[in-house]
Amino acid sequence: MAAKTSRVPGDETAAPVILSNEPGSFAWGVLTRRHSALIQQVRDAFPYGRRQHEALDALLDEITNGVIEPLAPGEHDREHWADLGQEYFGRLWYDAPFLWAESYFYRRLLGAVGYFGSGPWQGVDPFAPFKRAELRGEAVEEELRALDALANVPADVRAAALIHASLWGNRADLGFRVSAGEPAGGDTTASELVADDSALLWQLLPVGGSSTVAVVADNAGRELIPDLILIDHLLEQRHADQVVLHLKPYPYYVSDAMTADAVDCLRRLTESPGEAGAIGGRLWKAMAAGSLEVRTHPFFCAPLPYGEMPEDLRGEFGSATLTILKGDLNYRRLVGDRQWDATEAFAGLTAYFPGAVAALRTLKSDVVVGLEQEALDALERSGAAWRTSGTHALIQVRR
Ligand SMILES: O=P(O)(O)OC[C@@]1(O)O[C@H](CO)[C@@H](O)[C@@H]1O
Repeated sequence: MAAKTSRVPGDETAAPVILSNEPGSFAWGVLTRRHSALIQQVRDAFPYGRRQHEALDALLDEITNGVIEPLAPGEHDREHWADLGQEYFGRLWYDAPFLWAESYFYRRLLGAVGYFGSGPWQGVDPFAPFKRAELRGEAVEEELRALDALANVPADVRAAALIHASLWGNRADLGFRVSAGEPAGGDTTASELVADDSALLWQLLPVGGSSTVAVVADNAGRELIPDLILIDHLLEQRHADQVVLHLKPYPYYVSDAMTADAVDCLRRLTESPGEAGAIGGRLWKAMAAGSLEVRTHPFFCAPLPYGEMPEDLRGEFGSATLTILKGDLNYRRLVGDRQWDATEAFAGLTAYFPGAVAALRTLKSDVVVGLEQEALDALERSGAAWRTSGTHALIQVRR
């Protein structure tokens, strides 16, 4: 295992940044297949006008045959994106860092459908129909019903069940379902934890410890519902006095949660019978009382590692007892979207983070660190696509 030295992602000794230009690689598949499929899905989900169809055609053509174009003059964040990656304009999409290319793709998709414009499609979330369908689906219904069985179990058993629900909820990521042949979440059999620091997580949040917990959300719907249920448990069992839920300021990576999605999830809970309804009611009150707060920050949609977070967020996470980062993308940004050796120490790579941090993530991209050599060898021997198929997950904590 690599030495436990502190390494800020981005330093010159860091592993190479992941690009998407290796045919057959996971990143290449996202850019070649997932993004074009997504353009089609969004196009089919709305009665867009000619202008949007033409803009979507142009975007599809650009990502397939063209080079990366800057935002048009007059776009509110043209300068911002030029600062973030002027050097990639004019290059093939595949040759930009994977993290940057994906992020910029979502920004361009929103632009194409008029999300940021001043017209009638301003603020219309192109992913809302998919999120809505998921929230109303049978899977969520079943998961909410199953909560009744947890109502009277001992707190530690409930805690373990709820943290796993929040963790595996990350597998149900709508972006992940865009490409055919990828698991849809909840239906794989080889599910396994490749690292489990959950004992340390609970140690950091002793009952009655007046803790503040920051939860950086990932996907809406089937992921955010169990996240909210876990948050209720933290507050109800006094593992935390206050929880701040950080959400995306605009649509991102298909199903990422914004304030509107959190409201939809809370409403879904409050309208449910039994334990789910009780949890929803408590969370609704917690919002009014301030023990649960929601916040957004533009950094959550930036193509940057957390090592480059702005001062205000640094202060925010630094004052929390624990920051819980949900999901694959947050993990890539936490440790750096690089070709790390999987045995590189998690503690070393996250030493820059301003306070204790926990990653709860199913594995849906190549990046993984903090594994024991023996476990890694066994995974590699299995021949399965364990890094990218969402069949495996991890809970990693750095105090
Ligand atoms: O952050 P999330 O929702 O867990 O995952 C985001 C994700 O689906 O998007 C990328 C591909 O587009 C992958 O890195 C990752 O699997």
